[in-house]
Formats: sequence, C-alpha cells, structure tokens
Amino acid sequence: MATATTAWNCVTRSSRVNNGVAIFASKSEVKASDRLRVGKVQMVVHEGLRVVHNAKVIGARKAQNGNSRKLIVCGAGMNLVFVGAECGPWSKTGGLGDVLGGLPPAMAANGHRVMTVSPRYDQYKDAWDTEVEVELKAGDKTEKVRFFHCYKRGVDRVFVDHPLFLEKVWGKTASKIYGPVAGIDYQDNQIRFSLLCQAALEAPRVLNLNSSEYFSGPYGEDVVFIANDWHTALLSCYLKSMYQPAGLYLSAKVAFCIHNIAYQGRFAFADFALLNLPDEFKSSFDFIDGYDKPVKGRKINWMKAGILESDKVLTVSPYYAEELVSGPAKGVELDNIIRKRGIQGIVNGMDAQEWNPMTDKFTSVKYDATTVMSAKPLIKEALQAEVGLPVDKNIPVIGFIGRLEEQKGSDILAAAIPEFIDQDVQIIVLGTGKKVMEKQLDELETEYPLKARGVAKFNVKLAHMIIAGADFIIVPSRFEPCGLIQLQAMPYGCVPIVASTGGLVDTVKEGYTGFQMGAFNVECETVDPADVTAIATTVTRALAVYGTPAFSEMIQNCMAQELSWKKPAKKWEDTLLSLGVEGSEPGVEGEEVAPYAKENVATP
Ligand SMILES: Nc1ncnc2c1ncn2[C@@H]1O[C@H](COP(=O)(O)OP(=O)(O)O[C@H]2O[C@H](CO)[C@@H](O)[C@H](O)[C@H]2O)[C@@H](O)[C@H]1O
Ligand SMILES: OC[C@H]1O[C@H](O[C@H]2[C@H](O)[C@@H](O)[C@@H](O[C@H]3[C@H](O)[C@@H](O)[C@@H](O)O[C@@H]3CO)O[C@@H]2CO)[C@H](O)[C@@H](O)[C@@H]1O
Repeated sequence: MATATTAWNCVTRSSRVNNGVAIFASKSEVKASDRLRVGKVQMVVHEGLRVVHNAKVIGARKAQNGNSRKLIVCGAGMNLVFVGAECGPWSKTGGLGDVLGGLPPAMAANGHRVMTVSPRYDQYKDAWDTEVEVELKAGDKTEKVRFFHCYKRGVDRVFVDHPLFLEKVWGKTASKIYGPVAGIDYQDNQIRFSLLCQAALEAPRVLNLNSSEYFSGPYGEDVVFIANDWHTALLSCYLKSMYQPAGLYLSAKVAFCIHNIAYQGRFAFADFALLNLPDEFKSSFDFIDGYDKPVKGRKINWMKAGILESDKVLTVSPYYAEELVSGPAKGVELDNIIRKRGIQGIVNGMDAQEWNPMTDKFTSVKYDATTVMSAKPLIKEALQAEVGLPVDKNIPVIGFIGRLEEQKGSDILAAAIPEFIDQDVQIIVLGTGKKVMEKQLDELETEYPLKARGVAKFNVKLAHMIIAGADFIIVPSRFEPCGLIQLQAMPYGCVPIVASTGGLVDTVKEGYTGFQMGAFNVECETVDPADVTAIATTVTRALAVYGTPAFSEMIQNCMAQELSWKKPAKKWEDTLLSLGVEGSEPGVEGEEVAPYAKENVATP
C-alpha cells in the first residue's frame, strides 16, 4: 500500500485524493502536526457546521484560527464495480435487474465507492455521454464502445454504449434484452456480453468520475468486481489474460454471483475462438451436456468458467447454495464444479424505497401496520375494478407475479386453479414470457369470468396494485434461487404461499409469515399431479385462516420484518472484504444518500 505522510497529503490510496480531498484510512495516519484547511480539505468540517455523510469522528484538533474542530474521516471502504446484463430501473426483465438496482445503493450508503456497469439498451434520459471511448476486441473485429453515466443514490451508473445493445432493444427496456422473444437468444450474445465484460474492466481505469461529494477521479485498480450470472463470466478470464500479465489490476478480485443456474451460457465448443482467450482457459469452459448420460459433442459453458476463474462464488440465498451442490438436478450439472469450488449464499434484500405501502406512488391509499386492515380492502376494490373482476372487499384475493418460464410454475398453478376455484376466492395472474404460458393466462378470464384474470404484460403499476390489494401472493416455483416477489409482498401485509425451495425456504416461515407448499418436482417438461394437489391443499388451508385473528397476526408478522438491502449489504461487505483487495477497509453504517430513481427512465 502506498503511504505518503505529509500534512494534508496523508493518503492511503491515490484514487481517494482529488481536488484537495484527503481521506485517512485510519486515525493513526493523522499526525499531530496536521493542520486543518477547511474548505480545501472537504473531509474536515467545523464542529456543528455539517456532518459528513458516512464519516467517523476520530478526534478534535485546534484549527489555525484557534477554534476547536472535529476531524472527520470517511470510512475508507472499498471500490466496488457491479457488472450485469440488467440494471433496474433502466433495464429489467426480472430479479437480476432488481439486484443491480438495489444492492449497489445499499453498499454506497455504507461508505463504499460503488459503480455499476450494464449495457445502454436505450436512450436513458438521465445518463450522459462521458465522451470516453475505448477500442475492444470482439470476435475477429475491433469495436469502439462509449460510456454513458449518471450518478444516482450514491452510485455511479455506467452504461456501455454500442450498437449491438442499442439497436436491438430500442424502446423496449423490459424485454428483448437477450433475444427477440422469450426462449430465443440473439445469435451474437457471446459478442455482446464479451464486450460488456471488457468494457467493465476498462471503466474503473478510464472514467474520471466526479459526481460524488466524497470521491472523485478514476476508481483505479484496487477494485472488487462483482460479476452477475453467465453474461459476466468472462470478466475474470479477461482480467487474468489481458490485464494482470501487463501489470494491471494486480490486487483486484472478482466475486461471481449466481442468480439462476438454469441459464449457463452453453455454446458450441468452436465458439471458444470468438472469446479471444488463450488456450489455457479452454478447460475451464469445457463441458458435456448431461453428465450422467453424456450427450455427444463438447460445448463451452460460460458459467462454469465464471465459477472456476473467479475468486469467490456466491448465490442469492443459503438454501439455494445447499441445493446447488445437492446433485445434478438442482445444480443443473454444475453441482460437481460448485462443490469443488465452494459457494456462499446471501439472501437478497428488496428495494424498501420502491416497495413501501406508505409511499407507494401506484396506490391510492397509503398504509402501515396500524392501518393495513382498513386500507387493504380499499386497494383490493381498486384492483378488482382495474382487472375487471367483481368488486367485493370480502373475497380473499390471491396474486401471482412472475416471468412465465417453467421455473415459476405458472403451468402448475393453471392446472391447480380448477381444484380450488370453487371456494370463495379470486385470483389475478400477471406475467410475461413463453407464449404457451401467456396463452394459459389469457384463457383464465374465459374459463372463470367471475373468479380469475390473467394479464400477459410487464406492468409495474399492476404489480404494485396486486401486492398492495391482494391478501395472498402465490409463488409455486419449481426452483427459486431467492425470489423477490415474496419479499416485496410481505411489507404490504400480503401473505406468501410458497413452494419450499431456494430462498423461499429462507424467507417465509410456515404459519408465521406464510404457508409452505413443500418442494415441487424440478422436471420442467411435466406438471406433476402431486404438485397440483400441494397447491390446492395449501391454498385451501390458507383460505381457512383468512379473516381470523391468526391471519391478522400473520399480516403483522410479515409487516414487522426488516427486508431491505441493509442487512444483506453488511454480509456482502464482510465477504468482499475477505478477498483482501489492497486498501480495502470496512465501511460504516449509513443511510442512502438519494431517493429512488424514476420508475421508467428510458425514453420510449
Ligand atoms: N409481469 C411483470 N410485471 C411487472 N413486474 C414484474 C413482472 N414479472 C416480474 N416482475 C418483477 O420482476 C422481479 C422478479 O424477481 P424474482 O426474484 O422473483 O425472479 P427472477 O426469476 O426474475 O430473478 C432471479 O434473480 C433474482 C435475483 O437474485 C432471484 O431472486 C430469483 O430467485 C432468480 O430467479 C420482481 O421485481 C417482480 O416484481
Ligand atoms: O432477471 C431475470 C432473469 O434474467 C436473466 O435470465 C436470462 C438468461 O440469462 C438469458 O440467457 C435468457 O434465457 C433464455 C435462454 O438463454 C434460452 O436458451 C431459453 O432457455 O430461454 C431463456 C429465456 O428466454 O433470458 C433470461 C431472462 O428471461 C438472468 O440470468 C436470471 O438470473 C434472471 O432470473
């Protein structure tokens, strides 16, 4: 660690000294001879004048004019670079976007310097051209990418600009990120995400970012990259093959987070040539489908390489971490690799600014735990009217929100609806995805005009109305790494009915904050009759509790929980610190510095 100690040039990390701002990593580095130059040295403030956000008071000192002042030192923290194919609210098809949207501000709140890097899929009206351009090798071509930037909630949001992102997704921020329709991928996804990984490695070095009150200049090289899912798996490979041999990023580390093992980025083996990596990396990508019954022909597997080449592997709940190593079915044929490498599960938080019944901009009535019982029926009536169901505040309403993929079990739910719909209940299903499953949703109204509605749209307002107005949220997932729907629902007193898998096990307590249905068959091609029965019997059990004092108690238990990113951020901090990147120090306990970004910041 470079340490130069002269008065007011006492620094521990050069990236943290700019415009006369000196940040001391520890009290011992501040010498008695130091003199305050308030104004130039922004981290030093007059007592009582202003408290520096996320700062620690480390002592009092006489200033030149003789006044006693408090010396305040910012928590040295870490330089963190989150990289993802989605970043909410700018781009989101599901939970990956939520995590890149919500966890970084929580880390910034604790005094870390935080950047996200994601593609510029659209003309985001709040992000400006930095005019910084870099040339990157993608396949056999050299491509120019530019960086756009905005600073929100204490986070540098960096967007990678290249026609392969913008031309494909124009005006469709909630879809077409990975392919023209659900289930079909763009042919050039490998080139697109190779560009994302390389651009993310350039951003901390080339961008001179000065929006923050506390940090300025480039992030430098002492950074922790947090790569998310298969799209970012090449990052650690490029770090090792392109930068470190050139003496760059020598102390940088990469944490790789698995949000969904179902999507691994498996491609033809010959495509390895597209990635511009040395041959010694081949074995990390080498993969054969179906390891019990190998399918002919080798493949490359991006996620396998991400797991093997990163410094730490994480996932989004402890129970999912256990499931991933339990066998090929739940580990989706990477269980052996994960077992070898080790994995840590940290349960996700949810965005407590977006999902707050007291401030929700999509609901007409605001409420908290003391007013939920009178407010929810009013929102329920608005919800019923919105989707065209009979308006009756006494009927229990069940909601479902999710991507329509086999993972989410909307097909199992469709099969179970006839088994419980004769009871006094209404159900509203919101989702987009596979056409066959969207069709199942469309058919609900015809089959059960007074009881059920399916809405095959990505509709944020309706998602909020369902969670605020419904009594129950059903999450019948075959597998669920964490699940954010149940986390978003509970602060609204919307009681979850969940399959016993992944993060649903970690976050919903049977009989206390919700209802567990048992684990479902993970075989995606069939609907297991046992799972249909499990849904029907658990829904019946939940409906029996509806309206009783026990149900009111469950609502209160749900609403009393702290489900924000605050606690998960602390766990992430401990884990990332353990990677030992040069100059990294713990942060401090802090509050977010700015309100939630606008819901839709893309120009349509
Ligand atoms: N039609 C629609 N209209 C409006 N909003 C909609 C919507 N469909 C879904 N959403 C929103 O999209 C998000 C879905 O998040 P989830 O975590 O439940 O699932 P997903 O499988 O996408 O995420 C993956 O990554 C996350 C993050 O790690 C894990 O929690 C999860 O288990 C894993 O599968 C929620 O914010 C939800 O409100
Ligand atoms: O935030 C929602 C999820 O977003 C990501 O999942 C996407 C996945 O990474 C993409 O590869 C693609 O998946 C398709 C897959 O490639 C294709 O072979 C076929 O099976 O259809 C899939 C669905 O279209 O799109 C996924 C989003 O729909 C992220 O990786 C997940 O963790 C997030 O849950």
